[in-house]
Amino acid sequence: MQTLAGAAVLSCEQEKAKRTCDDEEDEALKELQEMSKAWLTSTLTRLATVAASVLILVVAIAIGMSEEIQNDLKNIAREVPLPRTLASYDQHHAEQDDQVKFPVDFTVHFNGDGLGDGMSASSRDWTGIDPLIRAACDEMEEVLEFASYDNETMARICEPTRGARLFTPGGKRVRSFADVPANGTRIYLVPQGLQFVFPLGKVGTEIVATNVVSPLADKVVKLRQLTESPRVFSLENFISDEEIDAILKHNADLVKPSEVGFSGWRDSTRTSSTAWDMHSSASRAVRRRSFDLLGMDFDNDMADALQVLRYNLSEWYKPHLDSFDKKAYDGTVPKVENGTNRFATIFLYLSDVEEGGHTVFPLSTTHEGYNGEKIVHDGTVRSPGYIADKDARWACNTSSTALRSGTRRGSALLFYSQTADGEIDPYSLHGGCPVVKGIKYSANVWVWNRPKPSKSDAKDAGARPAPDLNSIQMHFHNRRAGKVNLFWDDGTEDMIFQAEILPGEMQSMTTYHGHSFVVRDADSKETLHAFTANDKLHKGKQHVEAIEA
Ligand SMILES: O=C(O)CCC(=O)C(=O)O
Ligand SMILES: [Fe+2]
Repeated sequence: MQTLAGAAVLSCEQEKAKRTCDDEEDEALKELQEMSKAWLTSTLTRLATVAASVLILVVAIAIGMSEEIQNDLKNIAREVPLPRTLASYDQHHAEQDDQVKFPVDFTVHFNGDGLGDGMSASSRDWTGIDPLIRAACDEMEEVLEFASYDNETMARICEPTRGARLFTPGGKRVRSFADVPANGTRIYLVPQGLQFVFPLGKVGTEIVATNVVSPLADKVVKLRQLTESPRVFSLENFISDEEIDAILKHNADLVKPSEVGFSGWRDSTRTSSTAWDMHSSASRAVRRRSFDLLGMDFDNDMADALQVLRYNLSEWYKPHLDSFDKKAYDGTVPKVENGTNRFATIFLYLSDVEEGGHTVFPLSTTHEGYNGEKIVHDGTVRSPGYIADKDARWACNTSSTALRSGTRRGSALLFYSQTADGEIDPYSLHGGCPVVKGIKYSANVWVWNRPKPSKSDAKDAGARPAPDLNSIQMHFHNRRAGKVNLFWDDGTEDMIFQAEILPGEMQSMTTYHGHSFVVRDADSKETLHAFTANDKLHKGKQHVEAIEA
Protein backbone atom coordinates (compact mmCIF):
# COMPACT_ATOMS: atom_id res chain seq x y z
CA MET A 1 0.00 0.00 0.00
CA GLN A 2 1.19 3.48 -0.66
CA THR A 3 1.72 5.59 2.44
CA LEU A 4 -1.42 7.10 3.83
CA ALA A 5 -0.07 10.58 3.30
CA GLY A 6 0.46 9.47 -0.31
CA ALA A 7 -3.12 8.30 -0.47
CA ALA A 8 -4.32 11.70 0.71
CA VAL A 9 -2.27 13.42 -1.99
CA LEU A 10 -3.50 10.96 -4.57
CA SER A 11 -7.13 11.48 -3.73
CA CYS A 12 -6.49 15.23 -3.74
CA GLU A 13 -5.06 14.88 -7.26
CA GLN A 14 -8.09 12.89 -8.31
CA GLU A 15 -10.39 15.52 -6.85
CA LYS A 16 -8.48 18.20 -8.69
CA ALA A 17 -8.60 16.32 -11.97
CA LYS A 18 -12.32 15.82 -11.56
CA ARG A 19 -12.76 19.51 -10.94
CA THR A 20 -10.76 20.79 -13.90
CA CYS A 21 -12.10 18.32 -16.48
CA ASP A 22 -15.54 19.64 -16.74
CA ASP A 23 -15.50 23.14 -18.16
CA GLU A 24 -19.20 23.46 -18.74
CA GLU A 25 -20.04 23.10 -15.11
CA ASP A 26 -17.98 25.98 -13.74
CA GLU A 27 -20.67 27.27 -11.43
CA ALA A 28 -21.43 23.85 -10.08
CA LEU A 29 -17.78 23.09 -9.58
CA LYS A 30 -17.19 26.26 -7.63
CA GLU A 31 -19.82 25.11 -5.21
CA LEU A 32 -18.30 21.70 -4.95
CA GLN A 33 -14.94 23.30 -4.28
CA GLU A 34 -16.48 25.29 -1.47
CA MET A 35 -17.83 22.14 0.03
CA SER A 36 -14.41 20.54 -0.31
CA LYS A 37 -12.71 23.38 1.55
CA ALA A 38 -13.38 21.89 4.95
CA TRP A 39 -12.05 18.58 3.76
CA LEU A 40 -9.01 20.26 2.24
CA THR A 41 -8.32 22.17 5.44
CA SER A 42 -8.22 18.97 7.45
CA THR A 43 -6.07 17.22 4.84
CA LEU A 44 -3.77 20.21 4.63
CA THR A 45 -3.34 20.29 8.40
CA ARG A 46 -2.21 16.72 8.24
CA LEU A 47 -0.02 17.33 5.20
CA ALA A 48 1.44 20.41 6.87
CA THR A 49 2.88 18.16 9.54
CA VAL A 50 4.55 15.98 6.88
CA ALA A 51 5.68 19.09 5.05
CA ALA A 52 7.24 20.46 8.22
CA SER A 53 9.09 17.21 8.86
CA VAL A 54 10.20 16.99 5.25
CA LEU A 55 11.38 20.60 5.36
CA ILE A 56 13.39 19.95 8.50
CA LEU A 57 14.76 16.84 6.83
CA VAL A 58 15.86 18.80 3.78
CA VAL A 59 17.48 21.41 6.00
CA ALA A 60 19.04 18.63 8.03
CA ILE A 61 20.60 17.09 4.94
CA ALA A 62 21.75 20.51 3.76
CA ILE A 63 23.55 21.30 6.99
CA GLY A 64 24.99 17.81 7.22
CA MET A 65 23.07 16.57 10.24
CA SER A 66 23.91 13.07 11.33
CA GLU A 67 22.33 10.16 9.56
CA GLU A 68 20.73 9.03 12.79
CA ILE A 69 18.83 12.30 13.19
CA GLN A 70 17.83 12.23 9.56
CA ASN A 71 16.37 8.75 10.01
CA ASP A 72 14.57 9.92 13.07
CA LEU A 73 12.99 12.74 11.14
CA LYS A 74 12.04 10.37 8.35
CA ASN A 75 10.24 8.32 10.96
CA ILE A 76 8.26 11.32 12.08
CA ALA A 77 7.22 11.93 8.49
CA ARG A 78 6.21 8.29 8.20
CA GLU A 79 4.06 8.51 11.30
CA VAL A 80 1.90 11.21 9.87
CA PRO A 81 -1.48 9.63 10.46
CA LEU A 82 -1.03 10.05 14.18
CA PRO A 83 -0.14 13.72 14.47
CA ARG A 84 -3.84 14.38 14.83
CA THR A 85 -3.18 13.31 18.35
CA LEU A 86 -0.24 15.64 18.43
CA ALA A 87 -2.33 18.45 17.05
CA SER A 88 -4.36 18.35 20.21
CA TYR A 89 -1.32 17.80 22.36
CA ASP A 90 -0.75 20.81 24.60
CA GLN A 91 2.44 21.48 26.35
CA HIS A 92 0.87 21.14 29.75
CA HIS A 93 3.59 21.02 32.31
CA ALA A 94 3.54 20.50 35.99
CA GLU A 95 4.69 24.06 36.57
CA GLN A 96 1.02 24.81 35.95
CA ASP A 97 -0.05 22.47 38.70
CA ASP A 98 -0.04 23.66 42.18
CA GLN A 99 1.61 20.51 43.36
CA VAL A 100 2.17 21.75 46.85
CA LYS A 101 -1.50 22.36 47.37
CA PHE A 102 -2.79 19.33 45.49
CA PRO A 103 -0.36 16.44 45.59
CA VAL A 104 -1.92 13.29 44.12
CA ASP A 105 -0.82 9.69 44.42
CA PHE A 106 -1.94 7.25 41.78
CA THR A 107 -0.83 4.21 39.81
CA VAL A 108 0.05 4.04 36.13
CA HIS A 109 -0.99 1.02 34.08
CA PHE A 110 -0.67 -0.05 30.52
CA ASN A 111 -3.59 0.78 28.21
CA GLY A 112 -6.70 -1.15 29.22
CA ASP A 113 -5.19 -3.07 32.16
CA GLY A 114 -7.79 -2.58 34.85
CA LEU A 115 -6.57 -5.29 37.20
CA GLY A 116 -2.74 -5.43 37.26
CA ASP A 117 -0.62 -3.75 39.96
CA GLY A 118 0.89 -1.00 37.86
CA MET A 119 3.53 1.52 38.78
CA SER A 120 3.06 3.85 41.76
CA ALA A 121 3.44 7.53 41.11
CA SER A 122 3.06 10.74 43.02
CA SER A 123 2.88 14.23 41.61
CA ARG A 124 5.49 15.17 44.22
CA ASP A 125 8.11 13.04 42.50
CA TRP A 126 7.83 14.44 39.02
CA THR A 127 8.53 17.79 37.47
CA GLY A 128 5.69 17.24 35.04
CA ILE A 129 3.49 14.75 33.23
CA ASP A 130 5.84 14.34 30.26
CA PRO A 131 8.80 12.89 32.18
CA LEU A 132 6.37 10.60 33.99
CA ILE A 133 5.00 9.34 30.67
CA ARG A 134 8.51 8.59 29.39
CA ALA A 135 9.49 6.79 32.57
CA ALA A 136 6.26 4.78 32.88
CA CYS A 137 6.48 3.74 29.25
CA ASP A 138 10.08 2.64 29.74
CA GLU A 139 9.10 0.72 32.84
CA MET A 140 6.40 -1.13 30.93
CA GLU A 141 8.91 -2.33 28.39
CA GLU A 142 9.74 -5.11 30.84
CA VAL A 143 6.15 -6.23 31.20
CA LEU A 144 4.99 -5.79 27.66
CA GLU A 145 5.77 -7.06 24.27
CA PHE A 146 7.62 -3.85 23.68
CA ALA A 147 10.54 -5.74 25.15
CA SER A 148 11.26 -6.78 21.60
CA TYR A 149 11.48 -3.16 20.46
CA ASP A 150 14.88 -1.57 20.17
CA ASN A 151 15.84 1.53 22.15
CA GLU A 152 15.13 3.84 19.29
CA THR A 153 11.61 2.49 18.85
CA MET A 154 11.00 2.65 22.58
CA ALA A 155 12.12 6.28 22.68
CA ARG A 156 9.76 7.03 19.83
CA ILE A 157 6.67 5.33 21.18
CA CYS A 158 7.26 6.76 24.68
CA GLU A 159 7.73 10.35 23.59
CA PRO A 160 4.81 12.57 24.68
CA THR A 161 5.37 15.04 21.86
CA ARG A 162 4.87 12.15 19.45
CA GLY A 163 1.64 10.96 20.97
CA ALA A 164 2.40 8.93 24.11
CA ARG A 165 -0.31 9.97 26.54
CA LEU A 166 -2.20 9.21 29.74
CA PHE A 167 -5.92 8.68 30.35
CA THR A 168 -8.22 8.39 33.34
CA PRO A 169 -10.35 5.22 33.69
CA GLY A 170 -13.26 7.25 32.28
CA GLY A 171 -11.34 7.91 29.06
CA LYS A 172 -10.27 11.51 29.68
CA ARG A 173 -6.81 12.75 28.74
CA VAL A 174 -4.49 13.52 31.65
CA ARG A 175 -2.53 16.54 30.50
CA SER A 176 -1.39 17.66 33.92
CA PHE A 177 -1.52 16.39 37.48
CA ALA A 178 -4.60 18.54 37.97
CA ASP A 179 -6.42 16.12 35.61
CA VAL A 180 -5.90 13.14 37.93
CA PRO A 181 -9.41 12.80 39.39
CA ALA A 182 -8.53 11.59 42.90
CA ASN A 183 -5.93 9.99 45.07
CA GLY A 184 -5.59 6.29 44.36
CA THR A 185 -6.90 6.53 40.79
CA ARG A 186 -5.57 4.23 38.13
CA ILE A 187 -4.16 6.09 35.16
CA TYR A 188 -3.57 4.45 31.78
CA LEU A 189 -0.58 4.85 29.54
CA VAL A 190 -1.14 4.76 25.78
CA PRO A 191 2.13 4.70 23.86
CA GLN A 192 2.43 6.43 20.49
CA GLY A 193 0.78 4.39 17.73
CA LEU A 194 -1.97 2.98 19.94
CA GLN A 195 -5.42 4.18 20.92
CA PHE A 196 -6.98 4.25 24.38
CA VAL A 197 -9.27 1.33 25.29
CA PHE A 198 -11.54 1.25 28.32
CA PRO A 199 -9.92 -0.82 31.08
CA LEU A 200 -11.20 -4.26 31.97
CA GLY A 201 -12.12 -5.02 35.55
CA LYS A 202 -14.44 -7.77 36.72
CA VAL A 203 -17.32 -8.69 34.45
CA GLY A 204 -20.22 -6.41 35.35
CA THR A 205 -18.03 -3.45 36.33
CA GLU A 206 -19.58 -0.09 35.52
CA ILE A 207 -17.58 2.83 34.18
CA VAL A 208 -18.83 6.38 33.80
CA ALA A 209 -17.40 7.80 30.58
CA THR A 210 -16.25 11.22 31.71
CA ASN A 211 -14.94 12.12 28.26
CA VAL A 212 -18.33 12.46 26.59
CA VAL A 213 -21.53 14.43 27.09
CA SER A 214 -24.73 12.40 27.02
CA PRO A 215 -27.45 13.76 24.71
CA LEU A 216 -29.92 12.93 27.50
CA ALA A 217 -30.40 15.80 29.94
CA ASP A 218 -28.87 15.17 33.36
CA LYS A 219 -27.60 11.73 32.35
CA VAL A 220 -24.09 10.35 32.03
CA VAL A 221 -22.85 7.85 29.47
CA LYS A 222 -22.28 4.58 31.31
CA LEU A 223 -20.43 1.46 30.24
CA ARG A 224 -20.90 -1.98 31.71
CA GLN A 225 -18.29 -4.62 31.04
CA LEU A 226 -19.98 -7.71 29.58
CA THR A 227 -16.99 -10.02 29.28
CA GLU A 228 -13.19 -10.00 29.48
CA SER A 229 -12.35 -11.28 26.06
CA PRO A 230 -13.30 -9.79 23.66
CA ARG A 231 -13.46 -6.26 25.11
CA VAL A 232 -17.23 -5.63 25.08
CA PHE A 233 -19.25 -3.06 27.01
CA SER A 234 -22.93 -2.22 26.98
CA LEU A 235 -23.61 1.51 26.74
CA GLU A 236 -26.39 3.54 28.32
CA ASN A 237 -27.48 7.11 27.59
CA PHE A 238 -25.35 7.32 24.47
CA ILE A 239 -28.11 8.15 21.99
CA SER A 240 -31.37 10.03 22.49
CA ASP A 241 -34.87 9.10 21.36
CA GLU A 242 -34.93 12.17 19.13
CA GLU A 243 -31.69 11.12 17.44
CA ILE A 244 -33.03 7.61 16.85
CA ASP A 245 -36.21 9.03 15.30
CA ALA A 246 -34.15 11.36 13.12
CA ILE A 247 -31.85 8.56 11.95
CA LEU A 248 -34.76 6.26 11.15
CA LYS A 249 -36.58 9.00 9.31
CA HIS A 250 -33.55 10.06 7.33
CA ASN A 251 -32.81 6.47 6.32
CA ALA A 252 -36.41 5.33 5.93
CA ASP A 253 -35.80 4.12 2.45
CA LEU A 254 -33.49 1.25 3.38
CA VAL A 255 -33.84 -0.69 0.22
CA LYS A 256 -30.32 -1.53 -0.80
CA PRO A 257 -29.25 -5.08 -0.03
CA SER A 258 -26.31 -5.03 2.35
CA GLU A 259 -22.76 -4.95 1.12
CA VAL A 260 -19.88 -6.61 2.88
CA GLY A 261 -16.19 -6.28 2.17
CA PHE A 262 -13.85 -3.41 1.70
CA SER A 263 -14.82 -2.17 -1.71
CA GLY A 264 -18.45 -2.91 -1.05
CA TRP A 265 -19.29 -6.28 -2.56
CA ARG A 266 -22.50 -8.04 -1.69
CA ASP A 267 -22.15 -11.12 0.41
CA SER A 268 -24.67 -13.83 1.19
CA THR A 269 -23.58 -13.98 4.84
CA ARG A 270 -25.50 -10.79 5.55
CA THR A 271 -29.15 -10.69 4.64
CA SER A 272 -30.15 -7.36 6.17
CA SER A 273 -30.50 -4.05 4.30
CA THR A 274 -28.28 -1.03 4.85
CA ALA A 275 -28.05 2.68 4.27
CA TRP A 276 -24.91 4.76 4.70
CA ASP A 277 -25.66 8.00 6.50
CA MET A 278 -22.87 10.56 6.32
CA HIS A 279 -24.97 13.69 6.28
CA SER A 280 -27.91 13.73 8.66
CA SER A 281 -27.30 15.92 11.68
CA ALA A 282 -28.12 13.04 14.01
CA SER A 283 -25.57 10.76 12.37
CA ARG A 284 -22.94 13.46 12.53
CA ALA A 285 -23.63 14.06 16.21
CA VAL A 286 -23.42 10.35 16.97
CA ARG A 287 -20.18 9.90 15.04
CA ARG A 288 -18.56 12.85 16.84
CA ARG A 289 -19.77 11.55 20.17
CA SER A 290 -18.25 8.16 19.35
CA PHE A 291 -14.81 9.74 18.97
CA ASP A 292 -15.25 11.52 22.31
CA LEU A 293 -16.19 8.24 23.92
CA LEU A 294 -13.11 6.55 22.48
CA GLY A 295 -10.82 9.33 23.73
CA MET A 296 -9.90 10.27 20.16
CA ASP A 297 -9.88 13.53 18.22
CA PHE A 298 -12.70 13.56 15.69
CA ASP A 299 -11.39 12.75 12.23
CA ASN A 300 -13.75 12.09 9.37
CA ASP A 301 -11.09 9.95 7.71
CA MET A 302 -10.95 7.65 10.70
CA ALA A 303 -14.59 6.55 10.64
CA ASP A 304 -16.99 5.05 8.15
CA ALA A 305 -20.31 6.77 7.58
CA LEU A 306 -23.01 5.65 10.00
CA GLN A 307 -24.23 2.32 8.66
CA VAL A 308 -27.94 1.90 9.35
CA LEU A 309 -29.29 -1.66 9.23
CA ARG A 310 -32.76 -3.09 8.88
CA TYR A 311 -33.33 -6.79 9.55
CA ASN A 312 -36.70 -8.12 8.51
CA LEU A 313 -38.13 -11.40 9.74
CA SER A 314 -35.43 -14.15 9.74
CA GLU A 315 -32.70 -11.87 8.42
CA TRP A 316 -29.33 -12.12 10.16
CA TYR A 317 -25.60 -11.56 9.81
CA LYS A 318 -23.15 -14.41 10.16
CA PRO A 319 -20.44 -14.18 12.87
CA HIS A 320 -17.55 -12.13 11.51
CA LEU A 321 -14.82 -9.70 12.50
CA ASP A 322 -15.47 -6.04 11.76
CA SER A 323 -11.78 -5.68 10.86
CA PHE A 324 -10.58 -6.43 7.33
CA ASP A 325 -8.06 -9.13 6.53
CA LYS A 326 -5.14 -8.86 4.18
CA LYS A 327 -7.25 -9.88 1.22
CA ALA A 328 -8.99 -6.48 1.47
CA TYR A 329 -6.03 -4.08 1.09
CA ASP A 330 -2.38 -3.81 2.13
CA GLY A 331 -1.52 -2.57 5.59
CA THR A 332 -4.31 -4.20 7.59
CA VAL A 333 -2.12 -4.94 10.63
CA PRO A 334 -2.42 -1.92 12.94
CA LYS A 335 0.90 -2.48 14.69
CA VAL A 336 3.00 -2.88 11.56
CA GLU A 337 4.15 0.05 9.43
CA ASN A 338 1.37 2.37 10.45
CA GLY A 339 -1.24 -0.18 9.44
CA THR A 340 -4.86 0.71 9.84
CA ASN A 341 -8.05 -1.20 10.38
CA ARG A 342 -11.36 -0.93 12.10
CA PHE A 343 -10.54 -0.41 15.75
CA ALA A 344 -13.82 -0.11 17.64
CA THR A 345 -17.50 -0.56 16.89
CA ILE A 346 -20.27 1.35 18.55
CA PHE A 347 -23.39 -0.62 17.73
CA LEU A 348 -26.67 1.20 18.26
CA TYR A 349 -30.01 -0.50 18.80
CA LEU A 350 -32.65 1.65 17.16
CA SER A 351 -35.71 -0.51 17.75
CA ASP A 352 -37.05 -3.05 20.24
CA VAL A 353 -37.17 -6.52 18.72
CA GLU A 354 -39.89 -8.78 20.02
CA GLU A 355 -37.93 -11.98 19.58
CA GLY A 356 -34.48 -12.89 18.27
CA GLY A 357 -32.18 -10.39 16.62
CA HIS A 358 -29.64 -10.24 19.43
CA THR A 359 -25.97 -9.66 18.80
CA VAL A 360 -23.80 -12.63 19.76
CA PHE A 361 -20.09 -13.06 20.53
CA PRO A 362 -19.58 -16.80 20.13
CA LEU A 363 -15.95 -16.84 21.29
CA SER A 364 -16.49 -15.18 24.65
CA THR A 365 -15.99 -17.64 27.49
CA THR A 366 -15.81 -15.11 30.28
CA HIS A 367 -19.29 -13.61 30.42
CA GLU A 368 -21.83 -13.89 33.18
CA GLY A 369 -23.60 -17.22 33.16
CA TYR A 370 -21.11 -18.99 30.92
CA ASN A 371 -20.59 -22.50 32.20
CA GLY A 372 -18.60 -23.90 29.35
CA GLU A 373 -20.80 -26.69 28.19
CA LYS A 374 -24.53 -26.32 28.16
CA ILE A 375 -27.32 -23.93 27.57
CA VAL A 376 -26.75 -20.68 29.37
CA HIS A 377 -29.56 -18.68 27.89
CA ASP A 378 -32.84 -19.23 26.14
CA GLY A 379 -31.37 -18.45 22.74
CA THR A 380 -33.76 -18.03 19.91
CA VAL A 381 -36.81 -19.90 21.09
CA ARG A 382 -37.97 -21.40 17.83
CA SER A 383 -34.52 -22.68 16.91
CA PRO A 384 -32.81 -24.68 15.70
CA GLY A 385 -35.40 -25.66 13.12
CA TYR A 386 -36.35 -22.05 12.56
CA ILE A 387 -32.84 -20.95 11.83
CA ALA A 388 -32.10 -22.48 8.50
CA ASP A 389 -28.45 -21.56 8.19
CA LYS A 390 -25.95 -23.58 10.17
CA ASP A 391 -23.72 -20.56 10.80
CA ALA A 392 -26.57 -18.75 12.47
CA ARG A 393 -27.71 -21.88 14.35
CA TRP A 394 -24.28 -22.38 15.83
CA ALA A 395 -24.24 -18.94 17.40
CA CYS A 396 -27.92 -18.28 17.97
CA ASN A 397 -29.80 -21.42 18.94
CA THR A 398 -30.65 -22.49 22.46
CA SER A 399 -27.50 -24.54 22.96
CA SER A 400 -25.20 -21.69 22.05
CA THR A 401 -23.02 -20.43 24.88
CA ALA A 402 -22.35 -17.15 23.07
CA LEU A 403 -22.41 -13.87 24.92
CA ARG A 404 -25.41 -12.03 23.63
CA SER A 405 -26.70 -8.54 23.79
CA GLY A 406 -30.39 -7.79 23.68
CA THR A 407 -31.96 -5.40 21.28
CA ARG A 408 -33.50 -2.64 23.30
CA ARG A 409 -34.10 0.66 21.55
CA GLY A 410 -31.69 3.29 22.86
CA SER A 411 -29.10 0.88 24.20
CA ALA A 412 -25.77 0.31 22.50
CA LEU A 413 -22.63 -1.78 22.54
CA LEU A 414 -19.01 -0.77 22.42
CA PHE A 415 -16.57 -3.45 21.40
CA TYR A 416 -13.02 -3.38 20.20
CA SER A 417 -11.80 -5.27 17.15
CA GLN A 418 -8.22 -4.64 18.23
CA THR A 419 -6.49 -5.47 21.48
CA ALA A 420 -5.05 -2.81 23.78
CA ASP A 421 -1.63 -3.25 22.17
CA GLY A 422 -2.77 -2.99 18.60
CA GLU A 423 -3.33 -6.57 17.43
CA ILE A 424 -6.44 -7.65 15.57
CA ASP A 425 -8.57 -9.43 18.18
CA PRO A 426 -9.86 -12.72 16.75
CA TYR A 427 -12.13 -13.11 19.78
CA SER A 428 -14.13 -10.08 18.69
CA LEU A 429 -16.04 -12.43 16.36
CA HIS A 430 -19.73 -11.51 16.49
CA GLY A 431 -22.93 -11.73 14.51
CA GLY A 432 -26.55 -10.63 14.42
CA CYS A 433 -29.05 -13.45 15.09
CA PRO A 434 -32.12 -13.99 12.93
CA VAL A 435 -35.09 -11.84 13.80
CA VAL A 436 -37.90 -14.16 14.89
CA LYS A 437 -40.57 -11.56 15.55
CA GLY A 438 -40.57 -7.87 14.66
CA ILE A 439 -38.11 -5.73 12.73
CA LYS A 440 -34.65 -4.85 13.95
CA TYR A 441 -33.19 -1.44 13.22
CA SER A 442 -29.63 -0.83 14.33
CA ALA A 443 -26.53 1.06 13.25
CA ASN A 444 -22.76 0.72 13.20
CA VAL A 445 -20.26 3.46 13.96
CA TRP A 446 -16.88 2.10 12.90
CA VAL A 447 -13.81 3.96 14.08
CA TRP A 448 -10.34 3.14 12.72
CA ASN A 449 -7.03 3.29 14.56
CA ARG A 450 -5.56 5.50 11.82
CA PRO A 451 -7.05 7.18 8.73
CA LYS A 452 -8.71 4.69 6.42
CA PRO A 453 -7.00 3.69 3.19
CA SER A 454 -8.66 4.88 0.04
CA LYS A 455 -11.21 2.53 -1.50
CA SER A 456 -9.14 2.63 -4.67
CA ASP A 457 -6.57 0.61 -2.69
CA ALA A 458 -9.07 -2.21 -2.24
CA LYS A 459 -7.74 -5.44 -3.68
CA ASP A 460 -11.16 -6.34 -5.05
CA ALA A 461 -11.65 -2.88 -6.53
CA GLY A 462 -10.99 -4.22 -10.02
CA ALA A 463 -13.83 -6.67 -9.69
CA ARG A 464 -16.47 -4.06 -8.95
CA PRO A 465 -19.38 -3.75 -11.30
CA ALA A 466 -19.10 -0.98 -13.86
CA PRO A 467 -20.57 2.32 -12.70
CA ASP A 468 -24.13 2.95 -13.74
CA LEU A 469 -23.68 5.27 -16.69
CA ASN A 470 -27.34 6.18 -16.78
CA SER A 471 -27.36 7.71 -13.35
CA ILE A 472 -27.14 11.40 -12.57
CA GLN A 473 -25.02 12.71 -9.70
CA MET A 474 -26.90 15.45 -7.87
CA HIS A 475 -25.90 17.81 -5.10
CA PHE A 476 -28.61 19.94 -3.49
CA HIS A 477 -26.98 22.95 -1.87
CA ASN A 478 -28.99 24.78 0.79
CA ARG A 479 -27.97 28.44 0.54
CA ARG A 480 -30.79 29.61 2.77
CA ALA A 481 -30.53 30.65 6.39
CA GLY A 482 -32.88 27.90 7.58
CA LYS A 483 -33.18 24.11 7.32
CA VAL A 484 -34.92 22.62 4.31
CA ASN A 485 -36.34 19.18 3.60
CA LEU A 486 -35.79 17.36 0.34
CA PHE A 487 -38.51 15.05 -1.05
CA TRP A 488 -38.63 12.72 -4.01
CA ASP A 489 -41.86 13.49 -5.84
CA ASP A 490 -43.03 9.98 -6.70
CA GLY A 491 -46.45 11.20 -7.78
CA THR A 492 -48.14 10.47 -4.46
CA GLU A 493 -49.51 13.27 -2.36
CA ASP A 494 -47.09 12.81 0.53
CA MET A 495 -43.95 12.34 -1.56
CA ILE A 496 -40.94 10.47 -0.18
CA PHE A 497 -38.74 12.23 2.33
CA GLN A 498 -35.05 12.09 1.39
CA ALA A 499 -33.07 14.34 3.68
CA GLU A 500 -32.94 17.34 5.92
CA ILE A 501 -30.36 19.82 4.65
CA LEU A 502 -28.87 22.29 7.11
CA PRO A 503 -28.06 25.89 6.12
CA GLY A 504 -24.95 26.00 3.95
CA GLU A 505 -24.82 22.21 3.57
CA MET A 506 -25.05 20.00 0.52
CA GLN A 507 -26.93 16.72 0.14
CA SER A 508 -25.60 14.43 -2.55
CA MET A 509 -27.60 11.76 -4.29
CA THR A 510 -27.73 9.54 -7.33
CA THR A 511 -30.83 9.78 -9.48
CA TYR A 512 -32.18 9.13 -12.99
CA HIS A 513 -33.77 10.90 -15.93
CA GLY A 514 -37.29 12.08 -15.16
CA HIS A 515 -37.07 11.89 -11.38
CA SER A 516 -38.46 14.97 -9.67
CA PHE A 517 -37.56 16.50 -6.35
CA VAL A 518 -39.22 19.12 -4.20
CA VAL A 519 -37.57 21.20 -1.50
CA ARG A 520 -39.63 22.59 1.36
CA ASP A 521 -38.87 24.89 4.22
CA ALA A 522 -38.42 22.59 7.23
CA ASP A 523 -40.53 24.77 9.51
CA SER A 524 -43.20 26.43 7.39
CA LYS A 525 -43.41 23.46 4.94
CA GLU A 526 -43.63 25.99 2.13
CA THR A 527 -42.42 24.62 -1.20
CA LEU A 528 -39.29 26.49 -2.21
CA HIS A 529 -37.90 24.65 -5.16
CA ALA A 530 -38.66 21.91 -7.66
CA PHE A 531 -36.22 20.02 -9.85
CA THR A 532 -36.46 17.28 -12.48
CA ALA A 533 -33.38 15.33 -13.51
CA ASN A 534 -32.80 15.40 -17.24
CA ASP A 535 -30.32 13.24 -19.16
CA LYS A 536 -29.60 15.94 -21.72
CA LEU A 537 -28.75 18.54 -19.10
CA HIS A 538 -27.34 16.57 -16.23
CA LYS A 539 -26.04 13.13 -17.23
CA GLY A 540 -22.33 12.50 -16.72
CA LYS A 541 -21.88 15.70 -14.73
CA GLN A 542 -21.71 16.61 -11.09
CA HIS A 543 -24.86 18.71 -11.03
CA VAL A 544 -25.35 21.20 -8.21
CA GLU A 545 -28.84 22.54 -7.62
CA ALA A 546 -28.76 25.62 -5.43
CA ILE A 547 -31.65 26.29 -3.05
CA GLU A 548 -31.52 30.08 -2.91
CA ALA A 549 -32.60 32.34 -0.08
O1 LIG B 1 -26.86 -6.97 13.91
C1 LIG B 1 -26.06 -7.19 14.80
O2 LIG B 1 -26.43 -7.43 15.95
C2 LIG B 1 -24.60 -7.16 14.48
C3 LIG B 1 -24.30 -6.55 13.15
C4 LIG B 1 -22.87 -6.48 12.84
O3 LIG B 1 -22.06 -7.08 13.47
C5 LIG B 1 -22.37 -5.66 11.72
O4 LIG B 1 -23.19 -5.02 11.06
O5 LIG B 1 -21.16 -5.64 11.48
FE1 LIG C 1 -20.06 -6.56 12.86
